Amino acid sequence: MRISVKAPAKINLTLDVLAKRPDGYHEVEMVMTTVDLADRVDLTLREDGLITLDCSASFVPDDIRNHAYKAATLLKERYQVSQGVHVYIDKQIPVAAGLAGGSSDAAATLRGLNQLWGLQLTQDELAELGAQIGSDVPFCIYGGTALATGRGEKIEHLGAPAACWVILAKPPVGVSTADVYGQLRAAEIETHPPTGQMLRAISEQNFSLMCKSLGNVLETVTLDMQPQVRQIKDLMIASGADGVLMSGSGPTVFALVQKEAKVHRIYNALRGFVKDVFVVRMLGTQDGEMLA
Ligand SMILES: C[C@@](CO)(OP(=O)(O)O)[C@H](O)COP(=O)(O)OP(=O)(O)OC[C@H]1O[C@@H](n2ccc(N)nc2=O)[C@H](O)[C@@H]1O
Ligand SMILES: Nc1ncnc2c1ncn2[C@@H]1O[C@H](COP(=O)(O)OP(=O)(O)O)[C@@H](O)[C@H]1O
Repeated sequence: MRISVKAPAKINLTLDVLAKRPDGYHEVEMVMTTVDLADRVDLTLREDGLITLDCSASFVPDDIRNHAYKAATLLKERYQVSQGVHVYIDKQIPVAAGLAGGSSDAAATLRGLNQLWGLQLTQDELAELGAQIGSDVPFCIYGGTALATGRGEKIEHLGAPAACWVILAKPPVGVSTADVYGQLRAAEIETHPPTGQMLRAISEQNFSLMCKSLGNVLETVTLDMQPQVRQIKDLMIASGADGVLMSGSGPTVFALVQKEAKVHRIYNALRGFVKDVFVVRMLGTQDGEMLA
């Protein structure tokens, strides 16, 4: 038996860091939303009890370092499942990009194996398990739009933001999330994003207020490491984007655009500069059916 599960990327509409915690993580407040750029995770039942993994991108680890492999192992051990699985990841989301590709693969594996192994766990139970793999995995279990707090694992669901186009551009460099958080001086952050205003923009489906409320405190850290991020931002703004921000720890930058005519102009300007450019839509509200 084989099932295919979609693993969509996320973007951070806001990302605020409130404090550094004694456990080494940072206390965050982030508004996140899924977009329709997705990996495909195929899960094939193995009766011999083994867990194996293959990925279309050869540089992604295919062992326990892979978040999807970790997810399968965790679920199998916790619920003493005798069956195994072969995981195949068709990679479409750029890696180490601030788009949570690995976390989404882990979440898709948890959702898919819940079906394939007949475990009947709730989404909340899957999210709790997911938090053991990474801070972004619980959000990826639900998808849609949410306010994430704690180290990112506490999820409060939000309605769909105003419909718009999202143009993603990733410079040809990877960024380590741990390095970016490591270089942030949380106590010295001067400008915090207006999270409350972003929540209002989403509940009112107010596109221009959403664009005005974008903010990410990790941006300055990554900008220092990767000057291309600034160049991409400047190019998007000069080409007429309504709102521009780096996603997560970067280096992917996204532009929000309401009018389709502008999308082509921005896409063409970016394609002359970087190879990885994607035009996508926000997926909006939480939709277990769509993700399962
Ligand atoms: C920055 C964000 C924003 O959505 O995403 P990405 O840029 O990775 O996509 C997340 O906070 C990333 O979440 P995730 O990638 O799951 O991080 P984890 O595996 O849990 O942690 C990786 C490392 O990042 C640091 N970390 C992560 C989360 C957090 N709240 N505080 C931290 O300091 C820690 O050093 C940790 O060891
Ligand atoms: N399924 C996976 N897909 C991508 N990267 C993975 C996966 N599992 C583990 N990794 C490792 O996790 C690191 C971060 O990858 P990724 O999740 O794409 O980053 P980000 O959260 O910044 O978008 C990569 O360097 C990669 O080696």
